Amino acid sequence: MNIPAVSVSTGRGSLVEARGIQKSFGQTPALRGASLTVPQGEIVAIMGPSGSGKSTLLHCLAGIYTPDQGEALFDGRPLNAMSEAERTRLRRTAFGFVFQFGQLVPELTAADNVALPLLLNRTKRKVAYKTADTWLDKLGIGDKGGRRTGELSGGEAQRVAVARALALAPNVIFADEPTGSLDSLTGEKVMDLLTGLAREQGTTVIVVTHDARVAAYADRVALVRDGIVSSIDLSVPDASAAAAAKGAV
Ligand SMILES: Nc1ncnc2c1ncn2[C@@H]1O[C@H](COP(=O)(O)OP(=O)(O)OP(=O)(O)O)[C@@H](O)[C@H]1O
Repeated sequence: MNIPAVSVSTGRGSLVEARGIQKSFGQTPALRGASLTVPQGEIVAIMGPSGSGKSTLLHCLAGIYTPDQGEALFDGRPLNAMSEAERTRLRRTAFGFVFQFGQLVPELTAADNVALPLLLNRTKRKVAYKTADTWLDKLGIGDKGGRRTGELSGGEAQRVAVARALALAPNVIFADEPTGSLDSLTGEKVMDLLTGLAREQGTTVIVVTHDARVAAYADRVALVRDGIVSSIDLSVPDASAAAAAKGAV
């Protein structure tokens, strides 16, 4: 069926890791030595004040940005020691992405958008579209496969984005404010589906969020302050929001 995600050497230890990452944009330091270890199958929320470096850390972990110092590792292998072709392969097969905006092609249908990464990985057309239909169904929008994503509601479009990320059966999903454009109830439903389905297939999820209700779906919260991971905790900052989010699903 799908191109298999990159085979992972072990279910233990770290799947995704930041080791002392420093990254500046011109004179602006975004990360000043950020470290984080995420085991396979874990769901981690990255929280912290605006401008603290959360998105930069996520982009470094996904191999989209190259650190100035330190390194990002996947399954124990430093991303910056890989060739560009290997990093591209990782991004296409082992990594899924769910961002706030912009990952869908609005002129294409929901089914096209979900099938596209599979087709790029040389999955046969019929199989790719069958897989797309299956995932749209799982996300509760099986009836929207033929609709252009530009014509869908924000919540429906984000479900397509989640279907697209999960359909690849990736090892890791990187999500940056995946519910940032949605009302809170719709956002919770999207997080419920994303984390529920990710747990079913053992997919690691790393999600940047400002929202304690989103973080409530995570196993741990990594707090980023001034470009470093200042703490990693089992509890979300606002326990009542966590309880509310869990009760809402
Ligand atoms: N592409 C870029 N070019 C220049 N500066 C950048 C760029 N990306 C991030 N920065 C700067 O790096 C710092 C960290 O930004 P980053 O987006 O990682 O923070 P964040 O914690 O995700 O913020 P927010 O919660 O507001 O999205 C900020 O000072 C930001 O202005």
